[in-house]
Amino acid sequence: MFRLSSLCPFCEATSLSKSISSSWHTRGAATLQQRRPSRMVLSERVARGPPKTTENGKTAKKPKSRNSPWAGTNLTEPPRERYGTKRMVSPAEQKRANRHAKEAKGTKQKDPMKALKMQRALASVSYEKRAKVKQELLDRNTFEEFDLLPSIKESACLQALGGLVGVSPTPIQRLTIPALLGMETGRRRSRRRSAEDATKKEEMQQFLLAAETGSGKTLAYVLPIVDAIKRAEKVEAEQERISKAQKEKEKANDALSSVFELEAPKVEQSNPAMGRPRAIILVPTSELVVQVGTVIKSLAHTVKFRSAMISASFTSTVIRNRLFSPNGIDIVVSTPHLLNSIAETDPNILSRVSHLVIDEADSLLDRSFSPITSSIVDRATPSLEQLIMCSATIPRSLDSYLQKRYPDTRRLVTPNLHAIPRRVQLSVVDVDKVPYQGNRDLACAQTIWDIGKEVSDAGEEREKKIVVFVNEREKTIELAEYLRNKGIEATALSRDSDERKQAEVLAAFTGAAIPAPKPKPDEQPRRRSKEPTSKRTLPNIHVLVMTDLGSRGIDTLLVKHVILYDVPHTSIDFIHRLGRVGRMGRRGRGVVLVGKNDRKDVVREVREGMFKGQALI
Ligand SMILES: Nc1ncnc2c1ncn2[C@@H]1O[C@H](COP(=O)(O)OP(=O)(O)OP(=O)(O)O)[C@@H](O)[C@H]1O
Repeated sequence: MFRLSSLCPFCEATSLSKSISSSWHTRGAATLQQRRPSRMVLSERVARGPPKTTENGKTAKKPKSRNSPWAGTNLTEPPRERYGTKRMVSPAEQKRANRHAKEAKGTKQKDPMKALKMQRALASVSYEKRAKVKQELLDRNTFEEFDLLPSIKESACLQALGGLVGVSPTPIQRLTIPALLGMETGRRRSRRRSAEDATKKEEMQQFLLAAETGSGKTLAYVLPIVDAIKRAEKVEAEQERISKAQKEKEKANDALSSVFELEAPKVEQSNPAMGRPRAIILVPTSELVVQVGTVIKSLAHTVKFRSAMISASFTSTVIRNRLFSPNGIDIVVSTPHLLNSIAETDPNILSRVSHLVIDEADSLLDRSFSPITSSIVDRATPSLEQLIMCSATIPRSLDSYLQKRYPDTRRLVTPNLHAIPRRVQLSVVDVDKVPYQGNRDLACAQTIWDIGKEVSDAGEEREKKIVVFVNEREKTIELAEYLRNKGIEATALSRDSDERKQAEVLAAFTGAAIPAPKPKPDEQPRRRSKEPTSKRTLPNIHVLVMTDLGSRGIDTLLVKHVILYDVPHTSIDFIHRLGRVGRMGRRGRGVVLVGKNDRKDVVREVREGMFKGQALI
């Protein structure tokens, strides 16, 4: 207890240390002396203030502080009435309250896909049509039900699907294989009636195969094409046998009539299949050439046919040798630019094509690719029997292109088109919040570290692959460098990257045994990435930073996590990028980083759509 007697009540100075010089000071002290006892002691409850009493004379309880841990507990009356003041309501709370009030009144709720509709990116497919297709697919459960050659059915399961047991066709395969084989219409059977009929040119059929990402579209078109090639081969062999017999007969007759004439020297006839494939598959990138080419090659182990993959990543000698092999060629997988430039110098390359596939048609028929792709289609049209376009999305631009150029296209669309499967979860990280404060790179690095921690906590030994998508090509290298400085093993992949490096890195993410070219003898073995400069390193995580280049078609089966560093421009990009996980029934996780300038409403609608298993608009 502090004794006030030693303090001056006005200036709080001790009476010992301060000399009382002013008369006013002395007078004031004297007046106090008269009013109060000389030794004044403070009351014990001086700090608490005067006791409050209620109307009935009882002492009122002091209200609990709003910041105390017990604030709001044991209240006997609602706080608003108790304090007599109006509670502050946040704008979000006000908005919620208004919405509830509207709902209660029965007013119509806001369109749940308004922001996506504004983008007008995807063509719509009615739910009625989807339900009808679902019903149709129910009774096509095995590959046995398809009118494919037995060797092809066997090869599909043993080679193309790596010996999977009890494998059944996927929805797009159930839908497409019978259609391309002409099983429903009987067109195929009538076409096969006789060898003589084979010379007649039938009208070109056009198909659009549209199914969700990772749903087995490649095999859906490859199996019927290989089947068509084998059957055509058989018919041609029969034709050749007939014409040979006829020639022998004519020769025998000629021999009788011209016994004294000299025999003409034999001219070595070149193989008509040399440099003239029967089927061409166009894909947008060199990586996809290798991926699709590998699937086709795997079938050729049992079913004998010749295929070649050509792209800018092979030398001109390799390309020439593959295309103009004396044994001939049946299927060519290529990028449109390369094939078009070959066709300009050697138009014969497209003179025997009966099947032309435009894979990733949404890219290959967009404004930048379409002139080249269309020129190839036009050159091949005279011999073309089937034009097959294949895509995971039907953008409005593709929809109108088809309506204008190929109005008779038969659309084979699966019930889940444009829906991101529910087995893929999408979470959102706000880069403007603490601790990132707008630092997107940091948010990305932290998200990867969090995933890494989860993995190590779960005791998983295998290396985890994470794909990070950015919108700008320049950002890939910069971000990969940043991540490496944060102790994360990261590789950038863009069109500027070295072809060989791309193939190696992608092989690590797809799990495919893509044959990477051997290093030259004088070359030092290359490191996968730079040594991280940070002391802390994240083990067992490998990150691939890329642009949309990698989001199309690459079968990243080993990837379980995708980070969308930038919010994709359209729902189409959302579908393709998130489509790198959750392939063929697997689970996956996506994380999207959003900042103040991003379309949060679009992200919210995509998340809602995914949660409900709805098709994006
Ligand atoms: N019937 C099947 N059963 C099981 N797995 C299959 C079947 N058909 C294909 N697959 C596998 O599914 C994976 C994805 O196939 P594919 O690459 O053809 O998908 P996609 O639909 O073309 O994907 P994207 O739209 O991304 O290009 C491949 O690894 C393939 O081996």
